[in-house]
Amino acid sequence: MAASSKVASEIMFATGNANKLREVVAILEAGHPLPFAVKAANLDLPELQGEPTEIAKEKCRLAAQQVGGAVMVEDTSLCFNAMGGLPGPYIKWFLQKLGHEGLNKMLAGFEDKTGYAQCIFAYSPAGPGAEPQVFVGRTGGRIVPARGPASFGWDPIFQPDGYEETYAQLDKAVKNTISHRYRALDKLRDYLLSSPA
Ligand SMILES: O=P(O)(O)OP(=O)(O)OP(=O)(O)OC[C@H]1O[C@@H](n2cnc3c(O)ncnc32)[C@H](O)[C@@H]1O
Ligand SMILES: [Mg+2]
Repeated sequence: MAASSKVASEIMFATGNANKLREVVAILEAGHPLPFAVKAANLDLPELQGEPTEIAKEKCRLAAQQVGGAVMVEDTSLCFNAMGGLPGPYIKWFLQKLGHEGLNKMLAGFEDKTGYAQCIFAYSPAGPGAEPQVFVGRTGGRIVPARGPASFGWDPIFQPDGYEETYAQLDKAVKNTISHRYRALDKLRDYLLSSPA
């Protein structure tokens, strides 16, 4: 069957984060071949406030205005269960101001160190007025004192359920098969491959 009309031949992935881009490319390359090419647009998108799905949608609308054509963005949260899901979408600022140690200290007064990493992709097809579609991926785990290389955000303090290593200590190929990003991207891929015209 021919590719559906919702599937663009080229999708711009708008992000200012080179690590995200690297993982997205690796995840897509490890999966089935896709009928479209993902190209990077290095944009400095605003850090919005609100519910994570609304943030992703609005981020996508803003990116679409700048890029034109089919566009996807993602917004990542790190959520502490003891704190009702905070810092959530505000993790970027918390990480920047407090560092790994400070994030651990935030949970010092709580027994519960569990949390989850959440990635929300938003995709907007080419053409005016299209409502962005969102795809949520979550990986549960716990917040731990930093272990492993500090090369990507909060990876050293997030230990996914079922593993003794933090995201930072895990082989990249392993992270990319269990991560919040992998799970969200998998849903977006299914949508792009299967949605009717
Ligand atoms: O341009 P965008 O795509 O928004 O890139 P960003 O770096 O601003 O990213 P977010 O707004 O989604 O903020 C998420 C924060 O979490 C970090 N982060 C995102 N994904 C991560 C991952 O898989 N592991 C560790 N840290 C991650 C990222 O570096 C930010 O500090
Ligand atoms: Mg951002």
